[in-house]
Amino acid sequence: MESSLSRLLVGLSVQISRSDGRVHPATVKSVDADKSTAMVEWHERNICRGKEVEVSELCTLNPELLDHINNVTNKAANPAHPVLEKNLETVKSVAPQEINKGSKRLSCVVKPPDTLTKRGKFGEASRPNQKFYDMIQDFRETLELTPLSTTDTIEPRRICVCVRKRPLNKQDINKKEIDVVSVPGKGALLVHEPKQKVDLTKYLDNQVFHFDYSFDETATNELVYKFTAKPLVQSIFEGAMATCFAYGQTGSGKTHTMGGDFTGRQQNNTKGIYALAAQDVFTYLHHRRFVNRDLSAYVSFFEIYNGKVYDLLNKKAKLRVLEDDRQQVQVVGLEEVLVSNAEEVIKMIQIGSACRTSGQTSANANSSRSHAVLQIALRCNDRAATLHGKFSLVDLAGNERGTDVSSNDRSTLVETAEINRSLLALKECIRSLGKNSDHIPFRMSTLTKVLRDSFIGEKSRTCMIAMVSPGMASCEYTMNTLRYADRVKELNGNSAINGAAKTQEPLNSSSEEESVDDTSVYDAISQVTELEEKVYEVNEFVKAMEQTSYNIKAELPDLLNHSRKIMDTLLALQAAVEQESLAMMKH
Ligand SMILES: Nc1ncnc2c1ncn2[C@@H]1O[C@H](COP(=O)(O)OP(=O)(O)OP(=O)(O)O)[C@@H](O)[C@H]1O
Repeated sequence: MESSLSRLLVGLSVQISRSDGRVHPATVKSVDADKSTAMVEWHERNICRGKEVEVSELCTLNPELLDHINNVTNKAANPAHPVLEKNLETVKSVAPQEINKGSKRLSCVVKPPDTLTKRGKFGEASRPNQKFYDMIQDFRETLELTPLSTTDTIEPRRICVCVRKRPLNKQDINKKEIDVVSVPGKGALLVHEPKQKVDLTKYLDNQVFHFDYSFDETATNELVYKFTAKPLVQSIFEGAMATCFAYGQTGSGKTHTMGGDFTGRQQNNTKGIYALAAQDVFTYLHHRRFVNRDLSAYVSFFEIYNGKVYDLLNKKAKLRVLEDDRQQVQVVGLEEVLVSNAEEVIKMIQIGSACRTSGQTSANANSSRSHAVLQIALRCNDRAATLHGKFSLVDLAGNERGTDVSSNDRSTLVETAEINRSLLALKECIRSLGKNSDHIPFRMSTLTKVLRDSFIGEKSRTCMIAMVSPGMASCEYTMNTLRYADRVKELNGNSAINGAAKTQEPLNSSSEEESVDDTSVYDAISQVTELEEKVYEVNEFVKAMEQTSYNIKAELPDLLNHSRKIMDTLLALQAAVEQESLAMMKH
């Protein structure tokens, strides 16, 4: 039998509130008397949308509903209507006093938001962050999705920056993690950062990022490969030095992308970007367009751990990085194996991957604390085996900070500092390449030294795939990863494929040690970067002010205080930028 509450509400036009702060009309379609919830519907871009809302929430937003209900209550104070009485009592018990007086203030919430929602609006059992989950789902309903497909066109770029979101994994699901990342497509990615105001009201800070391509959790390695590394394979046949980096927090999917899918602890090396690139190298080698060039492919595989190079194809022999008499950076004694088919390359990937250095971080028990570099070199079949082109595929170490590592002993901190140093150096080198800068600061780290070729010359091509974990617990790291990728991409607008040739950095005599000057350049750049990150915080304040509930009177002292701090930071940043220019000039 249709409940009386249902008869009262169904068909009414009411105001509803959305998680992104919008309030708009909708029609009540049905009422669940037991749960005291109503199903409401509205039209958005010609699509009929709906959601379940608490009746009490409806009363808060539509105070006139209460009068309507009160009228009926008076008429219905009659034992012949027990269902009606029960439901109306529920509504009244949660209705705020202020609403009875006719106040329309939305801040008069009777119950804290979490207790209003015992069960998710989307029907799932309750989870620790159910309210945020519901808000994100609401937001997603408004998104137009255009996921990347294999038929989309690929635009050749000198520097390409992409982002890939991995799905929630078993561990995340066991922890009832909520997914805070959305990938609507067309290069866009959103982070729904859960936030709480001083009065405990929860809200989402939705941050949008744009990259060359964005891959959602359903994207396969093949799809990612097609838009990232595949165009670079062809470029090395045309004489380019190409580099593809996998960057991101530990456990975000770098090794999955580069090395291949995992089934338990077993990795399927035939399905990673390494293997897919190797397969294409041999396809091109036999292609009529390139077959006459008389080229052969050679593979080397090494890791950089704590600034030292270890050969993964030669029992992790420790190698030295030197500059030869032709002023080329050399990894002395590195095994470079002639290969004649993709299967041989895959075998080497398996051997090399098995002996990578791994440590223990809280996020991933098998965390890689080293950078792994797989290089496929094309050499002419002449006596000197002249280098024609080279593809470096780099699985970078996790970008988390020292405090994220469960063991905080000195060696772990040194290890983390070294990782950060090399990632900073990498960012600066790619940015210099993008700016067509005369100076490429490759001496800042071993990683950038060994990849020096990749940052000089007009044929350099780079692709960075930033990996992000979807969970709420990873939100801060995800934001760090996206900001890093954003900075790499920032100056790319003019970096056409045939950009101006780089002036090569003047070379010192051979040494694997950092010079004093290098360190001060590093310090200066590092200082600028740190201060820049702080300036980003301004954004947070501006976003908070955009919220409808922002109370300027209450927040003003905080705002002034923060502005003073920002001014100090900006002045320090100005000084640091000058310091950086000076250090660069001396260098
Ligand atoms: N796109 C994906 N689809 C399915 N599972 C994924 C995906 N990306 C990563 N995973 C899974 O997530 C886990 C962590 O991934 P992976 O080891 O590749 O992370 P990582 O970034 O290389 O971490 P670390 O820096 O610690 O090595 C693995 O179990 C992997 O199988």
